[in-house]
Amino acid sequence: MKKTIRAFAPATVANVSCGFDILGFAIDELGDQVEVSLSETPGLKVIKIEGDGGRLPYEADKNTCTVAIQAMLDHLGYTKGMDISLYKGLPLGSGMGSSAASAAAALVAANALLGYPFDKKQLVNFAIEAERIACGAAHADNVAPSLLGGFVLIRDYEPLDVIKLPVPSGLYCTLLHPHLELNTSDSRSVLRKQISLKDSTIQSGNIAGLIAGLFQEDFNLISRSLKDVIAEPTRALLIPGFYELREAIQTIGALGSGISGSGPTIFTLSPSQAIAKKVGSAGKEVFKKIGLDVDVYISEVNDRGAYVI
Ligand SMILES: Nc1ncnc2c1ncn2[C@@H]1O[C@H](COP(=O)(O)OP(=O)(O)OP(=O)(O)O)[C@@H](O)[C@H]1O
Ligand SMILES: N[C@@H](CCO)C(=O)O
Repeated sequence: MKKTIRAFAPATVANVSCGFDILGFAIDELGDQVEVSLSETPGLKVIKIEGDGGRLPYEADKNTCTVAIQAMLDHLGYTKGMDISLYKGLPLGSGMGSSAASAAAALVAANALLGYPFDKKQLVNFAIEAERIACGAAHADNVAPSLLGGFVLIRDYEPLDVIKLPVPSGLYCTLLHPHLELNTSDSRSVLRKQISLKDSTIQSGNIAGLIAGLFQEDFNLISRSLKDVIAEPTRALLIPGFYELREAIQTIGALGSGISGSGPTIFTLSPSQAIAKKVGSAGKEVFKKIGLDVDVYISEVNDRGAYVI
């Protein structure tokens, strides 16, 4: 019988406000599944895609599943073939790391099929090649947390230096996904190419504060640090309801909110599940007023990452 391995990889929140391209965390339950089996025919072949409304490419050099696996096989010098089936659980262009979850699940399944030549941290090197074809930039702040789980810092890209951070207990995330699509490549194109020394100082202080807050389980420090002066000022203009939501949740007790990845999903961190739920209800009202449907997800930070099912 043909050996088949299926893996799951979770949705992720990239940037986490002050960590543009260098910080992300994983979400529970929501994600993509990928099944990989060895084939007699050489080359990688996407044989099935479900849950994408017929929108994703079957070409091996365009689908993030196959691009990621190919990067791994090239590294190994492996020339045999594999068949890949993708079961999409994540909406495209959502800001929840859809292209990344496919790549991470594909890599975890293929790596298991080959007898685990790599650990999950090493797989990040291959997964970023998939992000390069999905949005034109080999950013790792979705693929690294999707693979490893928890909060993950990308200290450097050349070479990749990926560091797993602690997850404070009791921390909850609310994701509000308004029914809009934003391609990461488009939301990267609106970014300023240069930032001032002042903004660089503010952003560095906040990312350092956020990381210290995670280590110290200091919710107040996390809250003070959830600020983004680099991407948010231009990207928020692409997301109706962004500032209205922030205002609506001001007195609820949440730690802070920001754009999840490149949007349009908005994430909020809260110090309890009860507050995270209140944020969800307030968010529904905000989007109802502006006439947009919204999906609400409430989750702890997923510390496990991608796994074989
Ligand atoms: N397996 C895949 N899953 C999702 N998108 C894919 C996949 N393979 C290729 N793509 C392409 O990647 C693009 C979607 O990537 P994009 O980065 O815009 O969305 P996203 O991953 O949901 O965004 P974000 O990273 O902000 O969460 C689409 O053009 C899509 O065709
Ligand atoms: N760091 C990336 C994440 C995309 O999800 C960006 O902000 O463009």
